Amino acid sequence: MEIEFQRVGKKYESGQEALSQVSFHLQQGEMAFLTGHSGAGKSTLMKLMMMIERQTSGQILVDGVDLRTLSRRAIPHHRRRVGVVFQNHQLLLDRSVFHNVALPLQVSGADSQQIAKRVRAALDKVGLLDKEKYNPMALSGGEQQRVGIARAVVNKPQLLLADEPTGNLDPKLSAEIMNLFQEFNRVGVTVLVASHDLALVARMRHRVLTLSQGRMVNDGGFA
Ligand SMILES: Nc1ncnc2c1ncn2[C@@H]1O[C@H](COP(=O)(O)OP(=O)(O)OP(=O)(O)O)[C@@H](O)[C@H]1O
Repeated sequence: MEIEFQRVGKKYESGQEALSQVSFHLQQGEMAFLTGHSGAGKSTLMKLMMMIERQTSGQILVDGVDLRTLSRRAIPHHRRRVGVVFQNHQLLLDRSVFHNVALPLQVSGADSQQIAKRVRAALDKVGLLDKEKYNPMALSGGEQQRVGIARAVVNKPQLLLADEPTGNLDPKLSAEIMNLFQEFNRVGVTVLVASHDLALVARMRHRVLTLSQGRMVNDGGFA
């Protein structure tokens, strides 16, 4: 998926200006990091990409299409093309690993055979095939985060967004999670990872976008 922001602004109804004049272009198949202090606008930028929030100025083009021109019916389709990973992984603790990963497929109405096949393929990619029957509470923090990643990729998204995906993990586990994102990127998925771990971001040697108080202050160089 190709993403282009053209002088995008987002002012919340509270009057808070979360993003201002943000422009950048993510090529199809590119991987980049998004850094910036707490409150700089990283989550807001990702919410605009998922159409959870709407920009108040500027244009967002996805594969050349202005998101504002999408009909209400086209929004679920757009969201299925975007996989999202959160820091607190938001797993359902009363369901097995399998069922957590299956959720996005059930929402989109796939049949159970198809679901089982896709869920196992996703769990295999994150190295958790043997844990499908476990309750997420019985897994380590790193494993829980990998379940969150499997759930994000089970729909085979063309864009993978991760908001502070390594926030609670130690450096070794963080590096493993980043390597997983890199593997998805290698097979053609566009990947954007928000992280304030500058040391980790620098080691990954990808493009770095930096937000400061809602403005894009750096684009391109390594952190
Ligand atoms: N729903 C909302 N209503 C009003 N203001 C909001 C809302 N969401 C975010 N903001 C404000 O917009 C600004 C940017 O927030 P955002 O969550 O995008 O930053 P962030 O870089 O992701 O920060 P963090 O790393 O702490 O998550 C902040 O000042 C925040 O308080």
